[in-house]
Amino acid sequence: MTTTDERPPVTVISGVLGAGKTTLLNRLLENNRGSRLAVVVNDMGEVNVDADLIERENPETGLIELSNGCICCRLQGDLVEGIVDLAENREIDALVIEASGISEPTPIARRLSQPPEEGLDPTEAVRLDTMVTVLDAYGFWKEFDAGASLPSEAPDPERPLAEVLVQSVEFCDVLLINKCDMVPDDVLDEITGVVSELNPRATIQETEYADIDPSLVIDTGRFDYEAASRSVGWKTALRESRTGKTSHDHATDEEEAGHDHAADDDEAGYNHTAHPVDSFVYRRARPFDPEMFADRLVEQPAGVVRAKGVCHVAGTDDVIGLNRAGAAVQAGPIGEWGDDEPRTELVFIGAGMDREEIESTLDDCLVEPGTTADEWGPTPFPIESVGEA
Ligand SMILES: Nc1nc2c(ncn2[C@@H]2O[C@H](COP(=O)(O)OP(=O)(O)OP(=O)(O)O)[C@@H](O)[C@H]2O)c(=O)[nH]1
Repeated sequence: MTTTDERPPVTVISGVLGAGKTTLLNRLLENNRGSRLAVVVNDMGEVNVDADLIERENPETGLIELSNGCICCRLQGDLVEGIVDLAENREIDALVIEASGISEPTPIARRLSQPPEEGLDPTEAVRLDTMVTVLDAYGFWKEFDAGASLPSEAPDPERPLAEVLVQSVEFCDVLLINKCDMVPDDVLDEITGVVSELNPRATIQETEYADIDPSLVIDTGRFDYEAASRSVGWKTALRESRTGKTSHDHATDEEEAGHDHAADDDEAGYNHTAHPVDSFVYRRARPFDPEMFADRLVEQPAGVVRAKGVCHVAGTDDVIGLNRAGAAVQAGPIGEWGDDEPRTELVFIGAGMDREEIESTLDDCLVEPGTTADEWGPTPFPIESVGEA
C-alpha cells in the first residue's frame, strides 16, 4: 500500500495461547524482503522469537521486550513509550506487536489509534495499520467449550476463553486460520464459515505454520476503527434482516471449497463433525417471562457459537442486553427503552443450529397475552454463566 503518511504502520498480532503468533512473527522477519521491521513482544523467553533473526535482519531497528504482565494492561505505560521511542529514534519501515495470548485486541487498538485525553499520544508517531488474529484450527472448537477459561495471569482470569476468542475474531482486519494441516477439510470449511459470519469484513486466509506473504498483514491500510465496530457479524446480520435480506448459508460444499490440504496423522485423529454454518435473527414484540427466560439462558443451544442482541423482559423498563460466546452467557440491563418500542432482537451465529428448536424454546418463555405486570417477582438480571464444564 502506498501512502503519503510518513508514520510507520503498526500491525498487532492477537490470538489465544499457542495459536501461532510467534510462528507468524518469525515468518514476517524471515520474509520481510529488506524492509526494516521493529518488533514488540511480551516476553522473549516465553514467546521464543528468534532474536538473532531480528538482530541479523534489522540491526538498526529494534525490539522491545515487555516482561511481567500482558500488553493490554500496560498500554498506559512502557508499551506506548517504547513504540514512540522506536518510531522517533530508529529507521523503521513498520512495527509489529505480538500481543500475549491473553491480551484483548480492542483496548490495544483504541489506545494506538485514538489520541488520549492526557499523556503520550502514539498516533503522532505511528499509524495503526492492521489488526491480525491468528486462530488455532485444531483447538478452535475446544476453546468454545464450557469451562475453558483464561490462565491465572490474565487481566480477568474469570473471563471465559470463548469471549476473548470471539472478540479477537470480531475485531480484526485479517484472520489467519492456522494449523490447517491438523484438521480435515470439511471442518476447516466450517471454521471459515463461522468466522466469516462473525466478521464479514475480515480477510480470511487458511495457513500452515503461518506461511503468508507479509504484504497480507503489513502496511495494508486496512485498519478502520469505526468500520470494524460497525461491520461486526451480528450487527451486519441484524441490518440485513431489517432490510429483508435473507441470511446466507455456508453449508459445506465440496465443489465450492476446492481445498487440498494434505492429510497427516494428527488430522486422522481429529474428532469433530462439521455442520452447516448459518445465522438468523429471532425477533418478537411480546416480552419474556423473566424467570423462565433466565433459566433457559444458562443452557447453550446446540451449535450456537455467538448470540447477541436486546431482549424485552416483562416487569422491567430496562433493555436487557444479551451476550453469548460459546457456553458463556451474560444478560443484564443496558439502558431503558424510553421512546423505543420494546422488542426482542437476537442474532444467532453457529454451525449445525436447529433454528426451529431454538425459536420454539424461546417462544415457550414468552408471557401469555393478557398477563399483568404484578405477576412477576424481582427481575433476575443481570445473570452471568460460563456453562457447565
Ligand atoms: N502442526 C502445526 N503446528 C504449528 C503450526 N503453527 C504453529 N505450530 C506450532 O504450534 C506451537 C505454538 O506456536 P507459537 O507460534 O509459539 O504460538 P503462539 O501463539 O505464539 O503461542 P503463545 O506465545 O504461547 O501464545 C509451536 O510448537 C509451533 O511450531 C501449524 O500450522 N501447524
